[in-house]
Amino acid sequence: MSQQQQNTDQQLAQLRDRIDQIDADIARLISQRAECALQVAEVKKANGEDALYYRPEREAQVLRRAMERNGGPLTDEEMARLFREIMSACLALEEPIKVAYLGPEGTFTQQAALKHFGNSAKSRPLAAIDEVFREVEAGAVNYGVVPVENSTEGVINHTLDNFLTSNLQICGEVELRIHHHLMISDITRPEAITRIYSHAQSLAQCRKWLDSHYPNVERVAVASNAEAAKRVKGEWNAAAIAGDMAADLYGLKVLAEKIEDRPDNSTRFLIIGSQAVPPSGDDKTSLMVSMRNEPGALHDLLEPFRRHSIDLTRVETRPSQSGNWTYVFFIDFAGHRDTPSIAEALREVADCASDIKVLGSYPRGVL
Ligand SMILES: C=C(O[C@@H]1C=C(C(=O)O)C=C[C@H]1O)C(=O)O
Repeated sequence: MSQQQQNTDQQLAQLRDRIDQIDADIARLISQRAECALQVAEVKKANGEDALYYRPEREAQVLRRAMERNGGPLTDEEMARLFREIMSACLALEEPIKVAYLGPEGTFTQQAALKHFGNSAKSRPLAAIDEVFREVEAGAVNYGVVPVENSTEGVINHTLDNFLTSNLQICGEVELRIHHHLMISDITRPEAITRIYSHAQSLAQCRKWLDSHYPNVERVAVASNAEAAKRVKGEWNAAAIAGDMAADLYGLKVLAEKIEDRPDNSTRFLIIGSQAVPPSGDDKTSLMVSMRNEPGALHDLLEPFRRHSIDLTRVETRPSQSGNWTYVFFIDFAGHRDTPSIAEALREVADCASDIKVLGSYPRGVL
């Protein structure tokens, strides 16, 4: 063995020893952290707070702090993701959290649920957005995850419409970069593709790419991307557009990567539950308001926000479902409902609205 080789081996052996020591320290500290979480559970139980093991505002603060104190070389996001998993495991010791999401398995909504709650949550796919609302309302699960808007395709009306009749609260939000891939099964002949399956939203998000690469191929809208991936399993002339999770789950081969028309394509998801979330220090509030149908109504509605310098992040209009040509506004803004100036603005809006419902104040998405 050359001298140089011996030096290299020695250096590597030393570094690996050091890593082993650090791992032992990390493991010991994680166990200590888990012990603390168990004690927190005891204290909560003693106070009868047993329904509130999961604290969205506290988790957001822990993740933000992990990012703030990070000095590299890992990115802030990587550091926060690691803490996300540690917290998820600690919380599962207190009580494994049950989460329903818009399925089936392999959808972006599942990915969003895992991103928000970590891998120790028990997640369950449901077939429709309404079912997710119903399961949370019935108490069969603690939380639900549903998509609410996409940066390319706009709002998901079905989710907003559910709030018209539901009393659930928004407890959190999570944003996901959406990358679509064209995928095929092992029996698909790439040159013989005549049909491409995907969810209508995904087909729309890849429209230009499809127009230039597969102009004459039939585009078939199915219930979900995961359903599309499942279908191509047995078809030699079909491909699917879906995400990484679906490709893994159904063992498909990716033929073309990241085919979404806009590179910043992302979807925002809501966490729905029944608890009101205290302030985390960086929060958003969602509001549903219906107005009398007369001139100046929208102006009157928005005026208090301007006067109190509240930053509106979104305004959507939906038919109210309770009479023709009456509308409901969905408004998102920065800040928490417990902040005095916001509470005052909400009172002023209530004075001119025919109906107002605060859908929730919740931590701004961290990851
Ligand atoms: C430990 C707590 O309970 C849960 C676990 C957390 C954690 O592991 O850091 C944070 C918030 C809660 O979801 C707590 O309330 O502080």
